Amino acid sequence: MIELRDVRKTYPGKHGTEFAAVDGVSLTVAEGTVLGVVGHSGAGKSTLLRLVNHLEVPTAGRVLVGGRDLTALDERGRRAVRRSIGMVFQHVNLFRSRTVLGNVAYPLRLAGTPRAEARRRALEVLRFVGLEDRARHWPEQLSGGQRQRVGVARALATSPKVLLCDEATSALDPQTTREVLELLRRVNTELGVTVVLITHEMDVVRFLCDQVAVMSEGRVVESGEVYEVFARPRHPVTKVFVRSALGDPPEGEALERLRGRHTGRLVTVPVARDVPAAQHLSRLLREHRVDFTIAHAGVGEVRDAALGSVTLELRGEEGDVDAFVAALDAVRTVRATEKVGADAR
Ligand SMILES: Nc1ncnc2c1ncn2[C@@H]1O[C@H](COP(=O)(O)OP(=O)(O)OP(=O)(O)O)[C@@H](O)[C@H]1O
Repeated sequence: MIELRDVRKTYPGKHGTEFAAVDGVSLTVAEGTVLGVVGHSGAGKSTLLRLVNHLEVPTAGRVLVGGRDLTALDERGRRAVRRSIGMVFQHVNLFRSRTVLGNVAYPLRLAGTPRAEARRRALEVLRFVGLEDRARHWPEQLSGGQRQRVGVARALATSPKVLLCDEATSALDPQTTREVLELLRRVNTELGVTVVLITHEMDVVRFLCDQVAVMSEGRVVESGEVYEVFARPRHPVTKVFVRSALGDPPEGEALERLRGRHTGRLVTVPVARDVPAAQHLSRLLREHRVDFTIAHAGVGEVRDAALGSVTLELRGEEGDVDAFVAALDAVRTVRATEKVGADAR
């Protein structure tokens, strides 16, 4: 649905130099998927998003949406492609002088849709976002979350195939964020719209996205399926973001603190969909007559599977505990084995 080929966007920098806000990005977003773009402030995320609908003209490279090359089209052709792309912003900017219905119908009127048809469609999308009963209200009568949902309705009015979201939930409280994320999920699953969203919250990515691309200094430094990237982050920037969502298994000082509180042997067991240790845990504990208390747990849901680790304090006869640890070790992957070596004593 979206393809960026070696896209670059430069701005004039200091002393006649050029500054690349987006520096050679190639990216493919398959139809019907949700891509999250994460990165620190200034990494180039917004510029990248604006390149997709040609609000920014690339300095070099190609941008294709639905197979059509925006960089090669004339203005008329580009307008047609842009109509298939909706956009949602952090701050919704509704017209204060128009009702909710008028705001949602506006892009349709702009595209030449007759008034009655525009109204009908506007009501339809308002129903989809759960705000049909607010059609006659003024924007200032709405809560922040409702305004954002009107923003989504407005973006959907022209039946886009792609929805671009620039920090759509950053200004919202956790409960409202959740509602908007659930709405975006429905936009994707029920309407089949391809979604690209920018965020610096990994919680948004793990809830909503299929794919994630991590940006740093204008480049995509890591990308892939969300669970994979969370389970095995490679780039330092990715590691920082993943840690912010799932926390770290206790190491260093944190592990020492745990050891101060727990006199028994500690093992950290990874919990991941492709690591069998957690599934074997209860059987091995039973078989080796080892008991435990949970010393620490950092497990979260990524997409539909659990990911993280639990640290157990083991209790039992020393020989039994040794045999249990050896057996646990044997059912682990390489990654997990490292963890046992590092944390057990
Ligand atoms: N129109 C412009 N002219 C000059 N520099 C720009 C322009 N737009 C963006 N930049 C610069 O390009 C870099 C990337 O900006 P961009 O807004 O894409 O980053 P971002 O990752 O979205 O950051 P944030 O999370 O803070 O929004 C920044 O250093 C920014 O100052």
